[in-house]
Amino acid sequence: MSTPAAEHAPGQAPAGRIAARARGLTKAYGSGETTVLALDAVDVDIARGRFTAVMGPSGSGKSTLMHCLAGLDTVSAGQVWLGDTEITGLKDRELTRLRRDRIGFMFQSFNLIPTLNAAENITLPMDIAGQKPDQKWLDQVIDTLGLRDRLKHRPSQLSGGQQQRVACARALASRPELIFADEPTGNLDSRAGLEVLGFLRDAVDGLGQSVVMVTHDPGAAAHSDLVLFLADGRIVDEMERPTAEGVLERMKRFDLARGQLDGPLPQTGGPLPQTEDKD
Ligand SMILES: Nc1ncnc2c1ncn2[C@@H]1O[C@H](COP(=O)(O)OP(=O)(O)OP(=O)(O)O)[C@@H](O)[C@H]1O
Repeated sequence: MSTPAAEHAPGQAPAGRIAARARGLTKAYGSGETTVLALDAVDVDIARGRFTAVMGPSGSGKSTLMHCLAGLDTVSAGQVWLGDTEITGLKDRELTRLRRDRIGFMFQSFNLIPTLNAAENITLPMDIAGQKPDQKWLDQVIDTLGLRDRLKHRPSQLSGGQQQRVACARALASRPELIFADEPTGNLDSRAGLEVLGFLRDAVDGLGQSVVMVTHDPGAAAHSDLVLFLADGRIVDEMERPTAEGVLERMKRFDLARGQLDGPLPQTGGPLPQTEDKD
């Protein structure tokens, strides 16, 4: 069913099933004439136990949204919650602890320490925090990701896909409430990329994790449960149970809609849907 955008927070999930939530989330960079509005009053719910993808053109605010939801960046206005904890307004030290305890990160560049082996890299954030890993959980993560026979290898002795799997295991090791992945397949060939997407899917389906993934790739987004589309700092659409073709088609229509500023509406395609996918 279609709901007016103003009444509808994309990805809206029932109370108690929220991994992260933003209301009126606004982020401006710079000041005066050079101000860039990276996020423009975004309302969004990230559901627990789901795989959410965030897509949109370059500069649309995807990374900024992820960083603000993860408490890695301050907001200019609005509120952000992780679970039921409001993180906007938290002091740096509280925020650091909350991030450490409740969030896992995966970045395009893996960020593995070259002098540590895979096992040491996986537990590094917990070692730094003085936390003892839950060995049973860690074993499950290592086996799910197929890393058992690679634990003694250093990053340089691993393929790109294996390195990203180590980064994935590191993000999962502390059993975080929410994993943020920024272009996790960006540096991988398509086979290794598919593997990582499979593992993120397994983390949601098999381990009950919640994942938010920023991606440019419709094929990668098709592994998610829900795609949020960003444009000019706003969530302009969403798609449940996406397919690569469906996502590609939707993105083409955004490009057409943006092109309308320079010319008349194309005859085909119709108006942009405002909310949920009706497939
Ligand atoms: N530290 C910063 N200082 C100034 N402007 C910034 C900063 N970070 C981001 N921006 C601007 O905010 C807007 C959103 O950037 P963001 O990186 O979130 O977009 P994105 O959708 O992730 O882009 P890409 O797909 O290219 O990574 C862009 O116009 C960008 O130039």
